[in-house]
Amino acid sequence: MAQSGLVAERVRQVTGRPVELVGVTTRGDASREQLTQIGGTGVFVSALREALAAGDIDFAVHSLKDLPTAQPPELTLAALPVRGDPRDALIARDGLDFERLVRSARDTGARPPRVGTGSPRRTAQLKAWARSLGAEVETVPVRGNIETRIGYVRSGDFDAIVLAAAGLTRIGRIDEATELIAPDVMLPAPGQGALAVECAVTQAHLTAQLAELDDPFTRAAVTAERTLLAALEAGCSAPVGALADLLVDGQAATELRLRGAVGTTDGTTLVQLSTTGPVPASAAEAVSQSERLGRELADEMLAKGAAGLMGERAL
Ligand SMILES: NCc1[nH]cc(CCC(=O)O)c1CC(=O)O
Repeated sequence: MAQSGLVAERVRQVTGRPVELVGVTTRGDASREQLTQIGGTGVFVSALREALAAGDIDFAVHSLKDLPTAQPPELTLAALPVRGDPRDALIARDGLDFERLVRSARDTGARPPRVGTGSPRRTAQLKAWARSLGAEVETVPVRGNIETRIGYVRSGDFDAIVLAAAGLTRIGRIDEATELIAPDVMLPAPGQGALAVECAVTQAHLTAQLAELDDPFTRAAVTAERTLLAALEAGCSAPVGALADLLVDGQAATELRLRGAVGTTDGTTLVQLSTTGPVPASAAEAVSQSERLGRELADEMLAKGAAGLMGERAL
């Protein structure tokens, strides 16, 4: 509702049209089961698409990272607005960052810290990170909205939780993050921090109006990330991280970089690779260039054994 409200405000500004928020509860919201258990993709998406198909709503606002990579032909992502912070955030007890959290447990001989996350991607990278520090971490599945999750740290049930920084920012609680995790140690989910505004392809006028909210660079970056995900044939709950960004020399962008990671959820193996391509010269070129970059990196990752690592995901 918070992120839809932000998009609604922008649509009002751009179109001058009034926008009414319609709440839709998805299976991902209603179920307390682990997302890896519910299975399939689109648990936060299907109910919204059904509301579009039924004509109950004119457009839908999704978190892009929840959208399956295959796009239904009757719907279009009319706008991908300027992306928020793509990083993951740690909220740990006593204001600690991850390094202090795992090292202090190790040095005092205490049990490894308990970190709440049900995401295979976060689990794989957190465990690999702890190992690289010569320490250990225990991950514990967690569900519930952001307030519920933060509550588990306040109550002492968990030593920390990991959440998307963008989600915390949208509900005004980013100040509670004790560390914004560097993508070098944890690549976000493909598309993390970006929103997608979706409507029916038949609504040409609305599509054109919503397109005013589109940010071409965001579209280029998330296209590279989602092409990588699709080419690895991984689902939204796979242990795959990806982030596209611009490499900058002084003021000028020199290259578009795409990083990808896939690992095992025990943290013993992590393949992180990176590739670069030219900075897209135009919005028209950007999407096909990004698709090429995503496929290229997927081929390199598969050559390094990525498929075998994802096969481990018998969750
Ligand atoms: N999996 C649920 C989900 N989908 C999008 C976000 C965060 C907001 C975003 O990435 O835009 C979250 C929660 C989280 O990962 O902390």
